[in-house]
Amino acid sequence: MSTLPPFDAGFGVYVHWPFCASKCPYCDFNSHVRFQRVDEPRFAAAFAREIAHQAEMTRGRTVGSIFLGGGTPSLMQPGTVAAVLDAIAANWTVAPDVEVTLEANPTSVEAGRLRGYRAAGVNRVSLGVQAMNDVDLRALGRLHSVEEAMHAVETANSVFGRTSFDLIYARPGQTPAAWAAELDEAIRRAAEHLSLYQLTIEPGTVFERLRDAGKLVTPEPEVARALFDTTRDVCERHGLPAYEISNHARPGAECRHNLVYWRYGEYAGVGPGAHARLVTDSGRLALSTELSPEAWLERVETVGHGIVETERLSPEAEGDEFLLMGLRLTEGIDPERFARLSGRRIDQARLRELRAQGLVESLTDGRLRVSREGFPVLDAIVADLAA
Ligand SMILES: C[S@@+](CC[C@H](N)C(=O)[O-])C[C@H]1O[C@@H](n2cnc3c(N)ncnc32)[C@H](O)[C@@H]1O
Ligand SMILES: C[S@@+](CC[C@H](N)C(=O)[O-])C[C@H]1O[C@@H](n2cnc3c(N)ncnc32)[C@H](O)[C@@H]1O
Ligand code: SF4
Repeated sequence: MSTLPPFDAGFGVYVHWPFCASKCPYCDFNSHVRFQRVDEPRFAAAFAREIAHQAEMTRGRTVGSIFLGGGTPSLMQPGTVAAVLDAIAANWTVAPDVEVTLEANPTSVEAGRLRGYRAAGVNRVSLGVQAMNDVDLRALGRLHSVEEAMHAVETANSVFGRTSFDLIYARPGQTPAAWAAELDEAIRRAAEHLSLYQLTIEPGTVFERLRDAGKLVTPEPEVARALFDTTRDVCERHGLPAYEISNHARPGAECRHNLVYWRYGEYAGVGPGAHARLVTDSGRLALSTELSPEAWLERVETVGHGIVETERLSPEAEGDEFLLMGLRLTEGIDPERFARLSGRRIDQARLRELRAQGLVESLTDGRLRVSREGFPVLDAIVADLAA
C-alpha cells in the first residue's frame, strides 16, 4: 500500500444505532434493549439534524465511506437507513464510489431486510457471526444458530458485492486445533473480508462477573498467543492476510471505513455515543455525543446536536493517537507524519532497542511497523515510542 500524504486518509461518517434485541454478556458497546417500539421517524429526523451540524463544521469534504454500526443497525427499517443516507448526501458531497457498510446480526429476520438495505444505498454488509459452533454461540448469548448465520452469509453474499463477518476467538476452553477447524470453515464461507477478535473481558459486563466468580476461564496468555498465530497462518494461507491486528481481507478488499480510523483520517460521528475526529482551523477536535438514546434525542431536538464533549487535541495527543491507530496496521506508519502531527521525533535509541528485540520493523520506504511478535504488546510499544 502506498504512503499517504498528510491529512489525506479520507473522510468517513459513522452512524450509531444504539438498540439490540438482547444484550450479549461480553459486550460493552453502547447498546440498549427496549421493549417499547423505537420511534424510528423521530430518530431519523434527529440523525438528519446532527448530520447537518457536523457537516457545517466540515464544509467541502467528500465522503468516502459511511458506516452504520451499533448496537444492531439491522433492526432499523430500510426506510430509516434510506433517510439517514439521504441526509448525508444532502449535506456533504458523496464520492461516486462511496463504501456504505451496515452491521447486521445474522438472524433470519434480519437477513430478510438485506435487499431493502441495498435499495436504500448500502453496498457492504458486516455480519456478527461470532462462532462456528452452536454450543459456543449459546455461551456467547447469541440469538442465532450456525445454520441460520450461514444462511444469512449466503444471502448477504448474493445481495451485496462486498461482505464481511466477525468471529470472536480465545473463547473459554478453545484449543488452537478447534479454532483452526472453525476458521477453515469460516474462510470457505467468507467472500473477501473477516474480522477476527480475541475475546476481551470488558469492565461491567456479565462475563466480567462470571470470571471474577471463577465461573469463566479464558485461555492462558501462551494459548492466546498460539490462537493469534493460528489466525494469522490460516488466513494468510487462504489468501486473506491480516491488514490490521484483527482484520483480514483479500488484497484490495480492506474496509475503507476502518482504514480512515487507522490511517488517522477524519470522521464525523452521529447518533448516541458516537465519536468523531474533525480537523478544523483550530486543530483536530475529538467529539463525543450523549450516550443515552433518549437523552441524545432530547438534546438534538433542543440544541441541534448531541455533542457533550469537545476536546481540541494537543500535538502530543495527536501524535499518541496516530501511533496507537497506525501501528495496528501491517502497512505501519510514516515517521515523518508523526513528526508533523506531534512536533516530536521518534527516539532513535529506543527504536533501535525495539528493533533489536524483534518487536518493530523498519520498511525500505522508511515506514515503521510492529512485527507479529510485537502485536501482543502493542500498547507498551506505543507508550515507548511516544515517550
Ligand atoms: C459492537 S458489535 C456490533 C455488531 C452486531 N451488533 C453483532 O453483535 O453482531 C461489533 C463486533 O465487536 C466484537 N466484540 C464485541 N464485544 C467484544 C468483546 N468483548 N471481545 C471481542 N470482540 C467483541 C464482535 O465480534 C462484534 O461483532
Ligand atoms: C467492528 S467493531 C470494532 C471492534 C473493536 N473496537 C476493534 O477495533 O476491534 C465496530 C464497532 O465499533 C463501534 N464504533 C465504530 N466507530 C465508532 C465511532 N465513530 N463512534 C462510536 N463507536 C464506534 C461500534 O460499536 C461498531 O459496532
Ligand atoms: S455484541 Fe452486538 S448484538 Fe450483542 S449486545 Fe453488543 S452490539 Fe448488541
